[in-house]
Formats: sequence, structure tokens, C-alpha cells
Amino acid sequence: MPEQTREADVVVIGAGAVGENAAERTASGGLKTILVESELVGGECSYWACMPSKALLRPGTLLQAARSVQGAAQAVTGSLDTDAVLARRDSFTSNWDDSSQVKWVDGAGIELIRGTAALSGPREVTVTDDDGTQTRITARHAVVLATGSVPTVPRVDGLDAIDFWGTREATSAREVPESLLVLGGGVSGCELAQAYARLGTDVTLVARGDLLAKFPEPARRLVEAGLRRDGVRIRLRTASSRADAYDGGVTLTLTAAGADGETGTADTVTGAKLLVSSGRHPALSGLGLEGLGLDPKHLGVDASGRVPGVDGGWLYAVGDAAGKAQLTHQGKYQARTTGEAIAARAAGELDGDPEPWSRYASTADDAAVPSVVFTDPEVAFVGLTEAQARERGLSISTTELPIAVAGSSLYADGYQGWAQMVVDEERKVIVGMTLAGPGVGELLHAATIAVVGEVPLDRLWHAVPSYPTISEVWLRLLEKYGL
Ligand SMILES: Cc1cc2nc3c(=O)[nH]c(=O)nc-3n(C[C@H](O)[C@H](O)[C@H](O)COP(=O)(O)OP(=O)(O)OC[C@H]3O[C@@H](n4cnc5c(N)ncnc54)[C@H](O)[C@@H]3O)c2cc1C
Ligand SMILES: NC(=O)c1ccc[n+]([C@@H]2O[C@H](COP(=O)([O-])OP(=O)(O)OC[C@H]3O[C@@H](n4cnc5c(N)ncnc54)[C@H](O)[C@@H]3O)[C@@H](O)[C@H]2O)c1
Repeated sequence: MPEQTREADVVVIGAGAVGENAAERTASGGLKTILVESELVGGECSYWACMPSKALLRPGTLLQAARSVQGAAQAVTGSLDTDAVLARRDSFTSNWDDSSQVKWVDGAGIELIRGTAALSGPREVTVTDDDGTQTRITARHAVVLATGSVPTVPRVDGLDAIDFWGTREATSAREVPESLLVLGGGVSGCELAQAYARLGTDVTLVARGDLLAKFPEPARRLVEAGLRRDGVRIRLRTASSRADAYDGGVTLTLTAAGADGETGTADTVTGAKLLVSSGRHPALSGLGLEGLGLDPKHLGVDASGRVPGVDGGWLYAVGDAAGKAQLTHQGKYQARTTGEAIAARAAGELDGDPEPWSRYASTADDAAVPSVVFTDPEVAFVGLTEAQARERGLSISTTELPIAVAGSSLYADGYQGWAQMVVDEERKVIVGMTLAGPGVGELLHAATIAVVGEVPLDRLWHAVPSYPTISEVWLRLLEKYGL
């Protein structure tokens, strides 16, 4: 097999959004950086996840927003134009062409090598390209794993014989199926169920537990009602025991749990397509981690993204690969802190562990991760849930209320929303916030600032929300809390 050898200061494996950001930080820190990618530069988020899924959802959300305001509702009498929705989605994925991202990589002074990378020794990466040519790269300072995640396929009898969709196929589909079974009631399942329902697909969503199980119940119920309003049939607390090909489509055999938790009777549902959206796990197999004495199932990283147990501390992991939050923005944050930590260590400016909240530590990963579920209504969440806060031994109070302020009633006729604030009673600061309702995703950053900034409630009381915005829910929460 032909082989070349190269040297660099840093090798980043995986050019998703996260790998790109890590490479940009090490390159701008003066380190010669090689970025390796086996598929498209830009990764999952750009081509098969965030961007196409949000592009599929946005037209339906906008149409519903117009329909929920008298005066505008009369002007929108048609339905979504499916071809136009798909064409707009295609423009957001650049038709699955990564040339503009490659240009960005070049402009950032990063060298791109296409191929599949694996660790072949300490500080050594071997890249195999499509022709079988191998490039062995020695990394003087660091190797960063930014390899993302892969779908976790559930154990359902018969599934391996079915040509089912994963989220990649659902976000890149060229046609809208007549009917769709969605297996998994997490974020992807809920978002894609609604996107397809609004494009005219007859959707059945099967969840083994509740929808969006980690969120508080009133928020979940609002999303459930939104999906049902769009015609999605929802089967909660239902196990899928078997999948069979049926008349060009798929049949799932389901068993609902009885009210008393006992197994109920089995029935079947059918669909032209089956979307399996049952979670993802870090893409760490085949990377040669075992050869370094590491367990790819339990990598673990410190606050600077460094993998423990590696002599010389040259191995890092960021983004989905690191096994923390599977969110683009949080992965990019880790990439920034890790990239800066690598550059600082190489320059002798950082020794040992970084200080929490310094630019070399992703401290917010621990208790201040924001996320938005882009269903309609949306769920926006940051920090700790009530249960997580209690598990950490915090003495907390919760304040919750429906979102019913002048701004929300102007936003949509019959606006329905819900908000919850979790307060650490010892420090009198907000440690968690959930907002549910149309348009609340854009309110989340205020909550993130309050949590990260540990803003005392008696000071937060002076942050006056503009009238009449939905943000007045902050005032109502603080008043209900007792301020
Ligand atoms: C349907 C869906 C919707 C989502 N929506 C959102 C959203 O709205 N907001 C949000 O924040 N998050 C969202 N996410 C999560 C988000 O997509 C991920 O958190 C994000 O893509 C992770 O980025 P990453 O760079 O770590 O990994 P990836 O984007 O997966 O990039 C990893 C890259 O590494 C490459 N690679 C892997 N192994 C190798 C190897 N051995 N050699 C060379 N290259 C390799 C891969 O080809 C890939 O390009 C969504 C996920 C899904 C599935
Ligand atoms: N808006 C966003 O930020 C966004 C959107 C989509 C995905 N994502 C991220 O991508 C990741 C993957 O999304 P996802 O929805 O696949 O994962 P998820 O972990 O959010 O949900 C997976 C769901 O599948 C269910 N499940 C697992 N095994 C099952 C089985 N055998 N039968 C039935 N259900 C089963 C789980 O109970 C869970 O409800 C998530 O971590 C999420 O953070 C983010």
C-alpha cells in the first residue's frame, strides 16, 4: 500500500462543525493544523441534521404562526408547497456539496486531508484515502477526535431486514412519503414527525416512554398537543417488538404497557416508511483507541477536552465524540476551549488543569447547557431540571406558570405556553429554566446568561423586560417567586 509521511502540530479527525472550530482555534494559535474528513466538510449538522431539519420545519411553523393571528389567517388559505420547501432545504445543505466549507478551511490556514483516519501509535494518525493511499502523520502537540456520533439502532426483531430511514434519510429525502412510522420520541423523532405531518404525510410516532422525557411534564404536554393538532398519531409507553416488510411499506408490532404497568395486548401499525430515531452514540470505533489501552465506550474527557490516561496528554475529544451534550453549539464551545488550551499548552502558557470558567475550560458543560426543541410549540431549556438539581443535593425551589402576558397574546391568538424557573435557594440564583410555547427559542439566551452569570435574583429583578414582549414572563416568574 503506498504510504506518505507528514508532520503537523495538531491533527483534528473529523471536519464537522466541531472539528472545524477546533482546527480554526489551533491554527489561529500559530499551530500547523491538519484536518481529516472522510465524508463532507461540515459534517452531520450542515447536511443531515440541524440545518436540513430546521429548514423542513420553518415553513410549517411560519404558516401556523400566520394562521394563529386573526387578520393574517384570512390571507393564508393554502397549504405548504412541498417542492418549494424541499428546494429551500436543498439550498441550506448546499445540495450536499461542501466546496464553500472547503474554501473556508483553506482561508483559515488549515490543511485538509480527505480520507479515514485512525490512531496508529502515540501522537500518530494514519489516513487512508479512497484509493487506499495511506498518509502517516506525526502530531507534535495534539490529536483531537471530533468524529461525531452514529445512530443507535434498537433491538427490534426483523428490523435488520427492513430498508428503514435514519435521520439522514429523513432530512435528505427527495420525496414526501404518504405515511411514516417514527420510532423514538426524542428530539429528532418529535421534530421530524411534525415536519412530515405538516408536509402532508400521515405520521404515527411510537415512543417507548413519554415524548421528550427529560423535560417537565407541562412542556411535554404542549408539544404532544401540537403534534396531535397536526394529525400525528402518538403511541406513548409502547414497545416495538417486531418490524416486517409489508406491501412496499413496513409493519411494526406494538405492545402498549397497561395502566398498571403490566404488558398490554399487541397490535400493529403500518407506514410507507419507517424512521428510526432512537438516539446516537459517540463515533469512536475503528479509531485504534484500544491500541492505546483506552475503552472507546468510556472515553471521558476533562474540562479542556483532554482524554485521561494517555501518556503526555496529547489526545483530546470534542463534540458528539466526547460523549457529553449532543448539540452543535455546545460542541463548538468545547472546540473553542480545547483549541485554545492546546495552543496555550504548546506555547507554555498553560500547565496542568485550566481554571474553571477560563477560556481553556468548557465549564458550562457541567450545568449550563442550552437546547431548543424546534417543534411548534418549541421547548427551550438551560441548566438543570428540577430532578437533576435535587440529585446534585441542591436546596431548590421551583416557580412555574403559564405564559400569559400581553406579548404572548399579541404574538398569537390563544397563545399557550409554560415556564419554569429552578432556583438554588442557598445562592438565590437560577440554576434551570424551561420555556415552552411558540417562539420561545429566541428567549432562551437571557436564561442562559442568568444561569452562567449566576445573576442574583434581587439584581435580576432590575432587568426590566420590554413591553409588550413575551419576555415579560421573566417579571411574572420573579413576582410569583416573591420579589
Ligand atoms: C436530525 C438531527 C437534528 C439535529 N438538530 C440539531 C439542532 O437543531 N441544534 C443542535 O445544536 N444540534 C442538533 N443536532 C445535533 C448535532 O447535529 C450534533 O451535535 C453535531 O452535528 C455534532 O457535531 P460534531 O462535529 O461533533 O460531529 P459531526 O457533525 O458528526 O462531524 C463528525 C465528522 O467526522 C467525520 N469522521 C468520523 N470518523 C472519521 C474518521 N475516522 N476519519 C475522518 N473523518 C471522520 C464524519 O464524516 C463527520 O463529518 C441534531 C442531530 C440530528 C440527528
Ligand atoms: N433541536 C435540537 O437541538 C436537536 C434536534 C434533533 C436531535 N438533536 C440531538 O441529537 C441527538 C440524537 O437525537 P435523537 O432524537 O435520536 O435522540 P434522543 O436521545 O433525543 O431520543 C431518542 C429516543 O428514542 C427512544 N428509544 C431508544 N431506544 C428505543 C427503542 N428500542 N424503542 C423505542 N424508542 C427508543 C428513547 O427513549 C428516546 O426518547 C440528541 O442527543 C439531541 O440532543 C438535537
